[in-house]
Amino acid sequence: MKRRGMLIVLSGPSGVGKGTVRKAIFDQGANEFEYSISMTTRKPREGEVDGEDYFFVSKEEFEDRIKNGGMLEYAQYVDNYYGTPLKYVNETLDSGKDVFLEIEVNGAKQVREKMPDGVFLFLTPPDLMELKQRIINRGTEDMATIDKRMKKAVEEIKTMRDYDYAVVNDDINVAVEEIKTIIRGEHLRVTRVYPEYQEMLGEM
Ligand SMILES: Nc1nc2c(ncn2[C@@H]2O[C@H](COP(=O)(O)OP(=O)(O)O)[C@@H](O)[C@H]2O)c(=O)[nH]1
Ligand SMILES: Nc1ncnc2c1ncn2[C@@H]1O[C@H](COP(=O)(O)OP(=O)(O)O)[C@@H](O)[C@H]1O
Repeated sequence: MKRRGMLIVLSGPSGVGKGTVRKAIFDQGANEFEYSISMTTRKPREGEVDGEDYFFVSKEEFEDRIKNGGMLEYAQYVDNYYGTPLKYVNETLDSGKDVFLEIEVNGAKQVREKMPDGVFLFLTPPDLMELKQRIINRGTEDMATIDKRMKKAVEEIKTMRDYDYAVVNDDINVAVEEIKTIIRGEHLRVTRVYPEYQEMLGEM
């Protein structure tokens, strides 16, 4: 029987660099896993594409989806809904491919209850000042929203212990390498990944 894919969940406060890290991992070795595109009621930012960054929907559409059991998880974050469509995740895992979710902590908790075999990663900033600076530099949120997100960040960081791994995103290249190593290690169930193992055990 074909091995079911592995679910990889990445959480962490807004602005820590989840999107940047995820894109770097995908750019370096696509096809290793599939990214699950979330649904949200948030308005698209400049440059964001519907069906690529998110499925952008109305509050009514989102609530219908919840009622119909179409969400693996969902949460209200600051002023909007965010959630993971269930069908895509199940079908992709069934096909043997890994699925990568980038979601906030309440959603991750729901996924952990439903799919405890997943690998749960928390990306954490070196410190809160640096986190705030990154959100400001990104230039996508006004100051009131930034303050709300910073308050959330403190609560989110407190849940770090619930994760299998916490990775510090100080140097982006180091964080990316650490996450890739964790994923490879989880596949093989070994504590260190030598190239020979990869050859002996085949596809990871
Ligand atoms: N629970 C849940 N959270 C999500 C989902 N998609 C995105 N998020 C999280 O919602 C929060 C806000 O996302 P967004 O407005 O795009 O801001 P950004 O992550 O700072 O770029 C972030 O913590 C995201 O990781 C989802 O499908 N479910
Ligand atoms: N290791 C890092 N060092 C410095 N800046 C970073 C680092 N990782 C990400 N950033 C920057 O921080 C900002 C927030 O990153 P982003 O990926 O949008 O975060 P998130 O998806 O977690 O909200 C972006 O402007 C990004 O370029």
